[in-house]
Amino acid sequence: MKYQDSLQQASDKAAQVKLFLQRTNLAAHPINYAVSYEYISGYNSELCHIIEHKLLAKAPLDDFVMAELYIRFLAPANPQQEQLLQEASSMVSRMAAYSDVAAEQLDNYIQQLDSSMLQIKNLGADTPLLNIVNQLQHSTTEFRLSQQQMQQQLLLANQQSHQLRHELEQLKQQRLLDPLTGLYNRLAMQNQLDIWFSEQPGRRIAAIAVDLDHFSRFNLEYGNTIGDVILSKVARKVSSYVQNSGLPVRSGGEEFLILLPDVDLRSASEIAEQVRRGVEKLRFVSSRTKKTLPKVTISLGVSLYQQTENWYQFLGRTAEVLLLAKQRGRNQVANETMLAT
Ligand SMILES: Nc1nc2c(ncn2[C@@H]2O[C@H](COP(=O)(O)OP(=O)(O)OP(=O)(O)O)[C@@H](O)[C@H]2O)c(=O)[nH]1
Repeated sequence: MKYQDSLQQASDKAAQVKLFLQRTNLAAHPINYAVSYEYISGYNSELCHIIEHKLLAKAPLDDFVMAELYIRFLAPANPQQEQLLQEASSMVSRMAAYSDVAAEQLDNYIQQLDSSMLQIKNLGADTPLLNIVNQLQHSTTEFRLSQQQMQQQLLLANQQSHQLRHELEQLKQQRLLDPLTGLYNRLAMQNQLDIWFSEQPGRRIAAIAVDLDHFSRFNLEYGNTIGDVILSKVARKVSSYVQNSGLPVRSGGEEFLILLPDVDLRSASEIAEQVRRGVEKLRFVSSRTKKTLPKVTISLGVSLYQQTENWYQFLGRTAEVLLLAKQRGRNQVANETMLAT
């Protein structure tokens, strides 16, 4: 069980959660409640850090942000789910392998039986023996029929288990993708960073943090549905620049992250500038009113991984560089060398 609070502790926290929700103007629905409870409990330092950072920066804590925090820290962080998926996947693999072997063995056995029966008949035995042989042949035919049926069932089970395995693979893949934009999610990013860092500890990795400018105004003026469309089109544009070379991630509500292995700061900054220009050129037309919507721009922060830091510190530093691009007037690229100046 995740929470082991006593009745008293839980009701104290519930009172604090209520105050927190009131202060941040959030509805007390289950998702907001769960994230707030987790925050008040202080168990998850990363979640607390994000919320406090937003509160300090007076950035809005709205349903989108809370849903994102929920998905990121509460929903997928369920090791039982992951374990179940792994177990189901390996069970299906074992079943598929077993039914392959069983089908082959059955086939061999039936062939062997057929040829032995033929040999006995060809020996030209006397009547009582022939009767026994005929009886045996009759039973063998019946047995073969039933075995053939079973073999078909095995074949079917085999096909089904292959299909199931395929679906499980898809499910595993889906868990790594953000449903709105199709980009990778933070879980995929974490997995990939772990792989990169463990395979080659000194590997050069650049990160580009991308954030839409004044997106809250856009949402306010045109509504969240159009906001969603804009978000997914910008995401597609962003990922089109790095599809083969890097990992495009939806790291937060209207924030993306591009991870580029084996790239220096200069090349990463050039890529960031290309992405910025590409997004700036996008044109959006409202399908309802046919009116052209205002230009969407992005700010970007670029940094290189330093061996002394962990990936969380690395991404934190990249976020600081992004903030600099915002402070310098938005719709531009900043890189880590500008941080000190
Ligand atoms: N439509 C839509 N909006 C989202 C989504 N995720 C986050 N947002 C919105 O993105 C906005 C981000 O607002 P802010 O963090 O204030 O940033 P901003 O308005 O873009 O301003 P700057 O980043 O400072 O340029 C909030 O209004 C969120 O509700 C989403 O999935 N869909």
